[in-house]
Order: sequence, then C-alpha cells, then structure tokens
Amino acid sequence: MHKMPALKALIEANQFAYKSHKGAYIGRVLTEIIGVFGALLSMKSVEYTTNSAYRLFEGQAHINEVIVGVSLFALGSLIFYLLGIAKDLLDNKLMLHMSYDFEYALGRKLGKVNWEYYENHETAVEIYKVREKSLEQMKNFVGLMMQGVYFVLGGVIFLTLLAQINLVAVVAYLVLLLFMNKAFEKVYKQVKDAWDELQPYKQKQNYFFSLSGDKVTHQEYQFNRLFGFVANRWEQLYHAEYKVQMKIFGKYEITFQTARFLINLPYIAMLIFVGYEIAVGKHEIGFLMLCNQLFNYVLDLVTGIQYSVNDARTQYGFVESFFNLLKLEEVEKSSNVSSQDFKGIHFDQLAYAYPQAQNKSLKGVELNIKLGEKIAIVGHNGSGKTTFTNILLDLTDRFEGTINIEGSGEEKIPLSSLSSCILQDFAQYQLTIRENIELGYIGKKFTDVEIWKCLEQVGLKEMVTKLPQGIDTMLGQLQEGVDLSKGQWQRIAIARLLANPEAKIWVLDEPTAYLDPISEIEIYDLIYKLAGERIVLFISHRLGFAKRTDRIIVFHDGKIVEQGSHAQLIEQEGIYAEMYKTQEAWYVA
Ligand SMILES: Nc1ncnc2c1ncn2[C@@H]1O[C@H](COP(=O)(O)OP(=O)(O)OP(=O)(O)O)[C@@H](O)[C@H]1O
Repeated sequence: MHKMPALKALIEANQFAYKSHKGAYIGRVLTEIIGVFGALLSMKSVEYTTNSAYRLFEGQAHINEVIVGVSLFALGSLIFYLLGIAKDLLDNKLMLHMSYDFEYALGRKLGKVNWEYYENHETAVEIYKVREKSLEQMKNFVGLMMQGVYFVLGGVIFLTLLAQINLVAVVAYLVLLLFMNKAFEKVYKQVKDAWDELQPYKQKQNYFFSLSGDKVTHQEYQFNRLFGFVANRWEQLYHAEYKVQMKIFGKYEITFQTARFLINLPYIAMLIFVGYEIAVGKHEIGFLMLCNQLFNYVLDLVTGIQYSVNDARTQYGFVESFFNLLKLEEVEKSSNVSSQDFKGIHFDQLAYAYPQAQNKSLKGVELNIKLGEKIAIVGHNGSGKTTFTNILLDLTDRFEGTINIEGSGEEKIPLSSLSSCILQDFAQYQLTIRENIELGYIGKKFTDVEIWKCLEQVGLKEMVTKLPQGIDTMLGQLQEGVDLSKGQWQRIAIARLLANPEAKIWVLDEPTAYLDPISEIEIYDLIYKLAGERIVLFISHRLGFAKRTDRIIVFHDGKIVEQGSHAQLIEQEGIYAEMYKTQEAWYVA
C-alpha cells in the first residue's frame, strides 16, 4: 500500500474534519485564536494589577487602578471559562459529524471495493487497523491542528512579550527548546517502529478472542473444548505483545519525562534572569508575574505540542490506512437492465490468478453457453468452479482472455446486470422476511402478494403464516426476532433469487446444501420450472441433479476437462464417471 508522510496524514485528517462540518471546524479555530488573546489579557492584567498594587503600597497609585486590573483579570478568566464551554460544544459537534462521515465513507468503500481486495492479506490488515483506531487518531489530529493554530499565533504574540527581556537570553531559551525537540525525534521514530511491530500481535490476539464470542464458531469451540487451546495461543501472543508494549512504554515514558524535566530547566533559568533584570531596575515587579505566566504558557504549549506530535508520529499509520482504503478502486455495479436480445456468453481463453497467488486458478477456460441452457459445473475441491463463477458474476475484470456477450448489440451489457445468484456462503440478513426478499431486486417496491408468492414458491408460506408479524417478522438475534434453521435460511435466499425477474443467468453454488433430500428435489424441480429461458449454472458436489441438466462441465486444475450429457460422460469414464459412481455406490451399497 501507498505510504504517506505523517504531515500529509495530518492535513488529510483535518481536511476531512473541515468537510464534515465547516462551521464547527472554523468555530474551533476561532476559539483557539480568541484563546490566545484571552491568555494575553490575563497576563497583561496580572502585570498591571501587580504594578498598581505595588505603586498603591508606595502611595503613588489610586485603588481604582487595582480594581481595573483585577476586573480585567476576571474578564480574562471569564473568557477562558466561556471558551472552554464553546470548545467542548464545538468539539462534540465536529466529532459527531466526523464519526458519521468516517463510518459512512468506510462502509461505502468496503461495500463497493472489488471483491479481490478481500482475497489478500494486505487489505485485511488495513481494514483491521482502520476499525481498530483510525477514527480516534483522526480526532487527535484535529486536536493537534488546533494546538498548532494556538502555537503559531500565540508564538508570535508571546515572542513580542519575550522581546522585552534580553534578546540573547530569549534566543538562547528558544534554541534550547528547539534543540531538545530535535534530539528526541530519533527516539520517537524507534517508538513508532515498535508500535508497528505490535500490530500483528494485536490482530492475531483479536482473532483468537473473537472465536469465543461468535455464534457460528461457538458450537465447535465448546464441543471440541477449545478454550484451553485458544487461551494458550492467546496467552503466547499476549506475552509477546506485553514485552513489546513494555519496551515501547519504557522508551516513551523515559523520553517524555526527560523532555519535561529538561524543558523546565530553561524556564527556571529565565525566571532567575528576569528577577535579575527587575533588581537592576529594567522592569517593574509586575513583569516577573507576566513572565511567570508567559513561561508557563510557552512551556505548556511546547510540551503539549510535543506530546501530541509524538502521539501522531507513532500512530499516524492508522489514519494513513483509512485514506489508503478510501483510494481503493470501487466497482460501480450497474442496476438491473433488461436485455431482451441476450442470447448467450462465450468465454475465450479465460485465465485468472488470485492477487497473492503464485499459480493461476483458471488456466485457459473455453466455453460457450446458450440462452436457456441448464448446466451443471462439477469437479474436485479447488478445481476452479467458484473462481469461474466469481468472474461470471462480474466480481473482477482482472482476468486474461475475453468474455463476449452475444446479442447485446452495440451496447456493452455488464454481466452483473444479467445475473442473480445464490452463493455457498449466502447472506442471512438480520432484517424482516420482506426485506430479505426485496434485497434480491433492489429498487422495486414489492406488494404483500408478491412477497407471499415468493414464500409460497420456496415452501415457506405455511411457516411464515404462523408468525405473529407474518412477512414483517424480524429474522436473527440483533433485534428480538425469529431465527431460522439453515435450510429455512437457504429457502429465503432462493426466494431472494426469485425476486429478480430481469436476471437472464442464475448462478446457484450449492443451493440446496442445507436442505433435506426431499426438499432438495422439490427445490431443484422448482428452479427448473421457474427458470424458463434463463441460463442456469448449478455448482454442486451432489451429482444426482447433474443428470437432469442439458450439459455437465467438469473442472480440473483450473481447466474444463470434460463436458457433455450424463450418459456421454459416464461412457467417457473420466473424472465425472468416477465421481458419480463413487457417490452412487455410497447410496446403493
Ligand atoms: N484468495 C485466494 N488466494 C489464492 N488462491 C486462492 C484464493 N482463493 C482460492 N484460491 C485457490 O484457487 C483454486 C480454485 O479455488 P475455487 O474456490 O475456485 O475451487 P472450487 O472448485 O470452487 O472448490 P470447492 O469445491 O472446494 O468449493 C484453489 O486451488 C484455491 O486454493
């Protein structure tokens, strides 16, 4: 992935925040600017009050001067108090808007990126990092920018105040501060590297941790008494991480505390120097009070900025990951288009390798499919069936060879708009039954009658009728809903497929894996009946159904090695015949 410097990440995070809520962002900048003048008022009023009090003591001033000084100080404090409230309110508003935009942008991107990104390690790590800490770090970056505004404006104003002291001493003081900052940079770089070292431990730990809280893995976890094993792995990772953490913590704390200590030294030296200048009559006594406050501000500012910059330096990778993810290419799936003249597809020398794979998973697939054909795709595990259908479903265009769609005329019709599918790992949406079906044909408003018809077709009408809220019953556990058996969920997935009347190709990857044998035959019959002139591709290891298809295609090692009717392939005595006979023997013997 692309690497960006920390400063760029800082600017991008602030641009993001600014776009999220311009008013709140500008408001926050204004509070910093007003804050500088508030600090100036507070410092000057303390100086003025001390001088007036001293002169009053010597009988050279009137009490009113002291009252004015104290009032100005009170005004400065009031400004600070009100600014504090304004900062909190604006921060909250800005952060809420940022969080919304962050989640939206991330959700949109993760939903729209090419399927292949999920097939490689690099993206998986980026997604993990972004979910872990990006938003928090982006918010810190906004805080850092605000500190920066205060630092720059405050720097100019405070410097003019400092200029009243011996210039050589002031320059020496500032150079010392800058020098110390520079000296620690190297150590911070090491701290950042150590943080990076920590990430893989965290990711693996979270993975092991998540195994116990997941409905799908829980049963196996309990059944195989995995707690000891998982806890052991988790513990090993925890201890390894602990060591790295302690190393980081040690370095960080030592660096930070040393910096604080050293930065205090010039502060004390400067106060002594100002004391000397007052003693020789260069300034009035109030100037010492001003300097005390001034040095405190400068010190707070420098250490605060230093703290935030260190934090940003060590953690900006989280922000970087977010913006890297946003740059990933999106695939815009076209909405369903009706293609009356679609006649078939030709695959010519189709080859494909997964992003990180050394070998190709498809190696020159040649295939013609005519409208209306019902085809079974079979083959051993890992032979390339799913990879082929993923390409057919238009999930990637990064393949070799060509795919021609016959009958689409001048207009290039995307495959995705022609197809509908049920995948091996079909989705179980924690939504209502109605919504679960409607998602099969997004954009259409279904009538109750249409939903009931889909349910009737997949044999769920009776079951749903008994539910108190019928088709509006929530499924799953996210809300107080009804959970279904795997087979019932699969029937819902089939109903979703039926909801799209425009699809010309149905891809059914193990569509009946969870159905009982009688339901399985029923559902195949139903699919056959409803498919009409569509192309239907069945991918399944259960070969009974293959007999009834027009053509069987056998994949082996990324290639089509056999094709023909059931009878022809049995006669060929190849892979299909062997697979079929083995299955047959299992049932017959
Ligand atoms: N993300 C990936 N990265 C690298 N190789 C992959 C990836 N996913 C799958 N493969 C490889 O691609 C080949 C084809 O896999 P595919 O999933 O298409 O097989 P399949 O015929 O559908 O298998 P099954 O019957 O087990 O579902 C396999 O050798 C597999 O190891």
